[in-house]
Amino acid sequence: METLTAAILPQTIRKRPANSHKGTYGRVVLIGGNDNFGGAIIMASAAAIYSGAGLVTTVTAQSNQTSLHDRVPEAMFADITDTNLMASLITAADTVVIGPGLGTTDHSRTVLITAFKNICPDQRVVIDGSAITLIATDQVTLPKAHLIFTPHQMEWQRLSGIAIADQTPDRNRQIVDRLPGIVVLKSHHTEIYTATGSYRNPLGTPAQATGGMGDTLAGMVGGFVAQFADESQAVLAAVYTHSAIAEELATTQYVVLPHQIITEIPRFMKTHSEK
Ligand SMILES: NC(=O)C1=CN([C@@H]2O[C@H](COP(=O)(O)OP(=O)(O)OC[C@H]3O[C@@H](n4cnc5c(N)ncnc54)[C@H](OP(=O)(O)O)[C@@H]3O)[C@@H](O)[C@H]2O)[C@@H](O)CC1
Ligand SMILES: Nc1ncnc2c1ncn2[C@@H]1O[C@H](COP(=O)(O)OP(=O)(O)O)[C@@H](O)[C@H]1O
Ligand SMILES: [Mg+2]
Repeated sequence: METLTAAILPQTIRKRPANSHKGTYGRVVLIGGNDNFGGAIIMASAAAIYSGAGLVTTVTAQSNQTSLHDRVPEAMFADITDTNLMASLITAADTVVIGPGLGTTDHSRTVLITAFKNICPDQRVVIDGSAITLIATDQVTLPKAHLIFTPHQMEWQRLSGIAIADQTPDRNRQIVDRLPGIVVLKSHHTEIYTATGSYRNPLGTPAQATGGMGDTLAGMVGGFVAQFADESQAVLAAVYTHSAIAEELATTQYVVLPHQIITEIPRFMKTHSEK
């Protein structure tokens, strides 16, 4: 297993060409956030926007619209019960992030199945939180696309069948090789399994152990893969950036909140981008 270093950042975070516009930096659609878990999809959406995604639309419960726009007016809103609108937004997207705060009700499952039916093979799809749990428990058919799964250890146990205590790199790799996508296995030492390599994130701090931290990472991964050509590198750089910012903040803070990481992303990316 290879240990990630800061070298991944300038290799991935490219200089923005002068002759570019918002469309150059990706259309991201984020789907999730029921009446109880609105914060999850709001944090994911903010993370995608602050990571530099060009155009972001959030498909969530109507009850979250005002809070979403209060936190991130840059995001467009679509009502998660309007399945025709969701389908057309997915068709127009480059990248889809699905699962933060989606929940596991019958309606959540219907949204997931409808979303997957509208995914195209060239799209990048980040699958997080409730979406992973639904796939594991309800045998949902995965779309043919560039898939990136971001489970925590319990979600990985549900998806892979490997008990948390038995989640060794060799056993994880056996299951990843049967899954059609990259796996970001989150823990206090997050591991990333791509088609060709296995990587360990050396960064991270217990100051990060707070609700919404993974939702924020899912949005960052969405923002990075929407902009940067090499998908595996983009995932690695997003994971590294998330923890590196947290470590910086944790030098003076007992706990690091997801929204504080989000606020720091543009400055961190500027500091560590291609020179
Ligand atoms: N503000 C919001 O809107 C928020 C909304 N959220 C949304 O809620 C939805 C459900 O997601 P979820 O992660 O909260 O619940 P679930 O999938 O049942 O996992 C928890 C179980 O797994 C266990 N566990 C073991 N190892 C673990 C590990 N390394 N990391 C984490 N857990 C670990 C853990 O063990 P325990 O804590 O009991 O020791 C517990 O038994 C999802 O859509 C998410 O996006 C949240 O993001 C919060 C903020
Ligand atoms: N002790 C820790 N050390 C380092 N990173 C941690 C620690 N605890 C949690 N994290 C990070 O926080 C995030 C938690 O993700 P997740 O459990 O999905 O959160 P949520 O669903 O509440 O947003 C992951 O990126 C994980 O690596
Ligand atoms: Mg999570």
